[in-house]
Amino acid sequence: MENSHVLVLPFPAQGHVNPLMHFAWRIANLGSKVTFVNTDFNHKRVLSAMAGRNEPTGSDVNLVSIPDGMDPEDDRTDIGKLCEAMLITMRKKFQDLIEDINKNHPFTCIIVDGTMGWAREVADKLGIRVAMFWPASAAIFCQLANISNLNRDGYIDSDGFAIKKHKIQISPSGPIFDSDNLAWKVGNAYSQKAFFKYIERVMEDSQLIEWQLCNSIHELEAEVFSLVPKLLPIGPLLAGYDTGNSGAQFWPEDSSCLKWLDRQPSQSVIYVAFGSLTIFDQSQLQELALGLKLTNKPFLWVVRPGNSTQESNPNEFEDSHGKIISWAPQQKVLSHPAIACFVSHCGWNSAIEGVSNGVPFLCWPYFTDQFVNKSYICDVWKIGLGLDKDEKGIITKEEFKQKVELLLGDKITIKKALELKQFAEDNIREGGQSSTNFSNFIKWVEA
Ligand SMILES: O=c1ccn([C@@H]2O[C@H](COP(=O)(O)OP(=O)(O)O[C@H]3O[C@H](CO)[C@@H](O)[C@H](O)[C@H]3O)[C@@H](O)[C@H]2O)c(=O)[nH]1
Repeated sequence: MENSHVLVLPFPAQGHVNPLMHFAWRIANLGSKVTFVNTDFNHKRVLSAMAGRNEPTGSDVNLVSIPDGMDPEDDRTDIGKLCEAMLITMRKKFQDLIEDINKNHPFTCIIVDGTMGWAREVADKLGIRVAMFWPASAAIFCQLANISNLNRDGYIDSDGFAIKKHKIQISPSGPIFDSDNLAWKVGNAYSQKAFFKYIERVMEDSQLIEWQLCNSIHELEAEVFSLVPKLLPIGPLLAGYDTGNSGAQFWPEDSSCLKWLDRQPSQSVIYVAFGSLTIFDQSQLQELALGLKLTNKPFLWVVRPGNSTQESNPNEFEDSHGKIISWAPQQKVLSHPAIACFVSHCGWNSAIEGVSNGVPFLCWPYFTDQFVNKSYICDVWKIGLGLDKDEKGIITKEEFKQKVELLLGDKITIKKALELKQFAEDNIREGGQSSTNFSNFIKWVEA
């Protein structure tokens, strides 16, 4: 790999930058040079969160950035607007960047996030080979690859809005899609339509790419993989695997929670974290705080800056049993023996990380693919329970307490979670399916 130079382009969101960074490190550790392209906005966050972290480097991942097309003060959680801006601006900036670096260090290949499929055209134009990485489930890849069929069969209109409410199951025992909660359902109607149009556009490109890799595990989605045979799992891609490096966080990790976990009894702590984009009503956060108190168990809760519709002081939720932090070293937390369960929004990375550590889930999906991931966790893998809203749309403290007790008393679910952990370990071991797919990909990079 010494003479290779790989460029990696993630979608500008934490749940995409993290797995692509783990992928980048795995390639770099084999001796290749890697250039990792963030947006200017995220580049600054990553560098500032990295400052002060004392982690092994030793490999060559060069961090660079280009503008995303939004103004500095624009709201980047408005995914529809972000996508529109990227399509207008990023292609040209991306091409300029490649041409500039290519002069001195020619690229062997480009790995593009599947949701940045437009980059394929740039790579083709410059005569550079391209591979696609999908950071979510194979099931969601399948859903997005079938947008035209969903439209033809009358589930959605040409702007992606649901026409009829229907449960769709793409394989006999696969996860359930609700036509009213498809992966492009974000924000207001404008944003949703913009995101849908963007997804339609990038999926056309992504599907044309020959190498299609994803952060999944064959056994978790075997039926769905048979529907999209070109898509190959190389997961779980984890921080610390090979590298000991925790990736590219947007917020500084608060590692003090690891010492706190050391002081808690084995399998006693409820870990609560909702990824990088979930936003709650203040009243729902307060209800969750009451629910945690009611369980009478220790808890570690990530209340991210911007986690709530109102500015609040997370310390108001603190309780003598619990610890509140603004960003966790999540993978280290999930592998800690004190963790009993994971209250999660069911982002795909959180799902894969929970599975890889044998942790059972309480599911609280917020948007996009998270409803399908919840269906995997609860209906297909059977390693978790869903939290149900009441008639006012609230998950009450009583519901929370009851589900925690049900989950932690359910030996079958806990055993099943440990079985899936074994699949994850077997896959990344030499000779495992994910490991073999990764090695074959590396041979292609080297060819
Ligand atoms: O305190 C925290 C919370 C999260 N994380 C990490 O942040 C990532 C979060 O990713 P994910 O769980 O997938 O959630 P989102 O940030 O919400 O990810 C977006 O991207 C995912 C991949 O496409 C989708 O599945 C999600 O629905 C979408 O919201 C994971 O690697 C976590 O380990 C931390 O390190 N510390």
